[in-house]
Amino acid sequence: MASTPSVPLLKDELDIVIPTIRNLDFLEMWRPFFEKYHLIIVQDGDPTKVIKVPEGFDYELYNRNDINRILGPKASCISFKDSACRCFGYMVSKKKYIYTIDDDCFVAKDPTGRDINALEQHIKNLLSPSSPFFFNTLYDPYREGADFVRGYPFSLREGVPTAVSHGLWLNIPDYDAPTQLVKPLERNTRYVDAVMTIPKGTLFPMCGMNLAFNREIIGPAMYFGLMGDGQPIGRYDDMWAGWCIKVICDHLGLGVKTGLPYIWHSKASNPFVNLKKEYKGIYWQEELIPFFQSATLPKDCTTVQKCYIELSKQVKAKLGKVDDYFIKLADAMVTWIEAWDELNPSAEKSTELPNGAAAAK
Ligand SMILES: O=c1ccn([C@@H]2O[C@H](COP(=O)(O)OP(=O)(O)O[C@H]3O[C@@H](CO)[C@H](O)[C@H]3O)[C@@H](O)[C@H]2O)c(=O)[nH]1
Ligand SMILES: [Mn+2]
Repeated sequence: MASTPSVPLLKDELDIVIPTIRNLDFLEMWRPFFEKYHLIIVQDGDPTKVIKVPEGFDYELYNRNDINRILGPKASCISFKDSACRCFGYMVSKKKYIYTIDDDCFVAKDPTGRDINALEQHIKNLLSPSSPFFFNTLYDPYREGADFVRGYPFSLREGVPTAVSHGLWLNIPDYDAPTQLVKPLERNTRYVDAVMTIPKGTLFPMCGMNLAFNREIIGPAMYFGLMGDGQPIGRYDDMWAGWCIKVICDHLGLGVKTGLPYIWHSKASNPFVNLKKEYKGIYWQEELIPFFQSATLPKDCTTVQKCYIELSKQVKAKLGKVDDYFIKLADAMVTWIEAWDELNPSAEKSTELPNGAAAAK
């Protein structure tokens, strides 16, 4: 059994956000690690369905009726019938940190057979600096038993604040539909004991299944886009958010880490359903990636909100010709920020970050 700290780390500063269309029995397995934290459950699909939450958990639950009531017309920016709806939980939270996990992700075991307290590892990742400006070949230098290696500039060893901690998955890996179809039996059995900072200027495919972030310094950019019902695309919610946050983190001098912790992803979603959701994204992304790779933000974008609004303008100007969907998405990005600022009025003030950048309070 993994050690569970007597007073859980960041107990009153972190919310756990779970998007769901099913009962939350999976929480029984996470009870030792999650029970002391507040949960924000975003119920997708039919709002009349009753979602059962195991006894003893402190939670708030929002269904589509709640989202419409709280946001009014701005609810149009929150996806329906897609796990992208989870970002509503980020918006209504009042905490400094968020951990989001899918309801088919269970506690994994490390090579010694101990249960992995994924939340504890994400918190460690978020509370220690990142090193995006120079790659450390011994991976995360701030971990127990590691350090900066010879030749690593001392001027860079203080690192920068970590905005995102991206965890991985044993058993069912987060494959796209074509890969799922050609490798239906493939399981991820490889436990890699590493956490690393994704270098500045490098994008990555962010998966929302096992993800934590500092809501105060990057939350407003964690919009999971327009997916699901009525939209031409799905399963690119977390990817879109990951590309936006990485461009903004690079601009503001913030870090993104990937690697530990692992969760056990218990089931594969239907590859044929996934292919229908993904297929446009598979060819669109050949234009989206060059857009994000070349995206630059002006110096006066010193808060996440300013960066995000500027990015939405560039999306509209440069991706509108790929498909009208991106014009709609650019508008939804603005609506998201308006809704965020409405629900988080103090968010418009900002505190200075290193390099003159600023983060939302
Ligand atoms: O319409 C829906 C479908 C599902 N959910 C909830 O979202 C998560 C993920 O659902 P599921 O595990 O069935 O799907 P995966 O393909 O494994 O999800 C991964 O692909 C990404 C697609 O966006 C996603 O970020 C990954 O997690 C569960 O909690 C479902 O209950 C939903 O809310 N609405
Ligand atoms: Mn899943």
